[in-house]
Amino acid sequence: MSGKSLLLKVILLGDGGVGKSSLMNRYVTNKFDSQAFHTIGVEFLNRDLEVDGRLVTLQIWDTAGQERFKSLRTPFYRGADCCLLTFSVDDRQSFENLSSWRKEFVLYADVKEPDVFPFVVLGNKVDMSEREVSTVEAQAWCNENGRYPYLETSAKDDRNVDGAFEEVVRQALAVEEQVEHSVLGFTIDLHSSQSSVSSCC
Ligand SMILES: Nc1nc2c(ncn2[C@@H]2O[C@H](COP(=O)(O)OP(=O)(O)OP(=O)(O)O)[C@@H](O)[C@H]2O)c(=O)[nH]1
Ligand SMILES: [Mg+2]
Repeated sequence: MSGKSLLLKVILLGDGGVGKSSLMNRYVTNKFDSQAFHTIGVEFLNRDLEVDGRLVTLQIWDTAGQERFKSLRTPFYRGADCCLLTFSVDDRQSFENLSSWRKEFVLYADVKEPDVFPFVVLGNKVDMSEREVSTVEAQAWCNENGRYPYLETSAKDDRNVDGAFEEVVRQALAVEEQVEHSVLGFTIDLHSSQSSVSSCC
């Protein structure tokens, strides 16, 4: 395992009621509340984990999905390393709204290169028997819109919740490593700059 812990900020977005708070609470505290209240504004929780030998502190920002809280959530998008676009498989409208969630994130997080930003899509509530969105359809949307990883979860049954957040870390780390490589690849020729300095005094 390599040394220092890396802080990664992840934002959970999606319609009110899709289960964002339930996913965060399941992941961090391993609890589920069947009568959860709507979130007002934002809340965040941290969890340390190790992925592929790297120590990471995942800072999960859970936002209010209801439209009336838009101005309370958008100031917190900046600086995110990954964005989780969440819908509920028993709510077709929440799936159809994924594009507008992505648009809102790109705008308020001021993402310079949306095509390479790591989004991960979650279809939550797979424990529900009445589905309105199939796995195939959700997968197709992800492929067509940026080849985003797609995971199906249940905060209620604790299905794939750890896997979803581990995927978030992998995606964010992949971008982080690309940045590290491009910084290392940018070498400065000290010798030539020194040789061009003329002695003056
Ligand atoms: N069956 C089932 N119910 C779930 C699941 N996840 C959340 N719920 C329920 O769905 C309701 C809404 O969950 P929340 O986690 O509050 O949803 P949210 O996305 O945070 O909603 P906002 O805070 O309004 O944006 C609650 O009654 C939860 O108990 C799940 O995986 N399966
Ligand atoms: Mg909530």
